[in-house]
Amino acid sequence: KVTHEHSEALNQRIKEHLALLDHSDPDANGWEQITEDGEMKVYRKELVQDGLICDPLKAVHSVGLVTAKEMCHYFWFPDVRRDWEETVDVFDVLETLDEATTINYQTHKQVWPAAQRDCLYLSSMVKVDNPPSVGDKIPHDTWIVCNFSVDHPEANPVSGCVRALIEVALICQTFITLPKDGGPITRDCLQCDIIYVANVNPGGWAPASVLRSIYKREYPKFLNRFTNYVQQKTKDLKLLF
Ligand SMILES: Cc1cccc(-c2n[nH]cc2-c2ccc(F)c(-c3ccc(S(=O)(=O)CCO)cc3)c2)n1
Repeated sequence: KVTHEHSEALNQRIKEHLALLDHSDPDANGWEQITEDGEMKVYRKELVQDGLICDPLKAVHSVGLVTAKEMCHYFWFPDVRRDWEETVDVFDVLETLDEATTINYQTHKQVWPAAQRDCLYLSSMVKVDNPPSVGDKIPHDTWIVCNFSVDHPEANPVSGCVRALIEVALICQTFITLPKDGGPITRDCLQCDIIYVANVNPGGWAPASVLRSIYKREYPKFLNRFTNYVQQKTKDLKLLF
């Protein structure tokens, strides 16, 4: 398998993120639940680094009708980013490192009174071969998308933007309930469990109250919008494992 200059960093981050799969009680180790919407629960930790609000965010969700590979594909696939991302203005793929790894540059809509933010990050979709199995549920497959900040010589930053630093992971697992009548597996047999984590360092001053209210409002909205998007996009397609 051809590696690239960020392969080591990527594998290290995947290992760290997979530790989340131990389904340790999210209410434990300092996570505070900030919202709940049906199956979706959103948690945060209060973390200030160098005077900046860097609250880690974790969301757990479970959606029907889609597989883990479909969920991760539409989260990673650059061509459909604008279909579901509503806080992104400029979005460019600077480099394609392999068939599932790109380096992207994007700017986010400004949120007054903070300066506009941009991100320069590696985005990679990886199948997890031997995930830590938890409890009695055996996943059919496990996929992860990792987005983390990197440098790139060709980034042509939009002037006035403050560079945000991100460490994001979307981990998805497909659970299949075989049909009673021994028939083929259809979308009704699928349940996709999702863990989404986002560590966003805003990179510069932003009022704590504004940031915390954005996170509380924007993450649940984004996760609902994104999961609905994937269910709609795949409903008439063959199941992708
Ligand atoms: C969906 C959402 C949640 C929380 C904040 C906002 C937001 N509103 N206005 C500016 C931002 C903003 C600022 C900096 C960022 F790094 C990201 C950011 C958020 C998510 C991701 S991702 O990797 O999950 C999805 C790829 O865009 C990357 C960057 C978003 N949008």
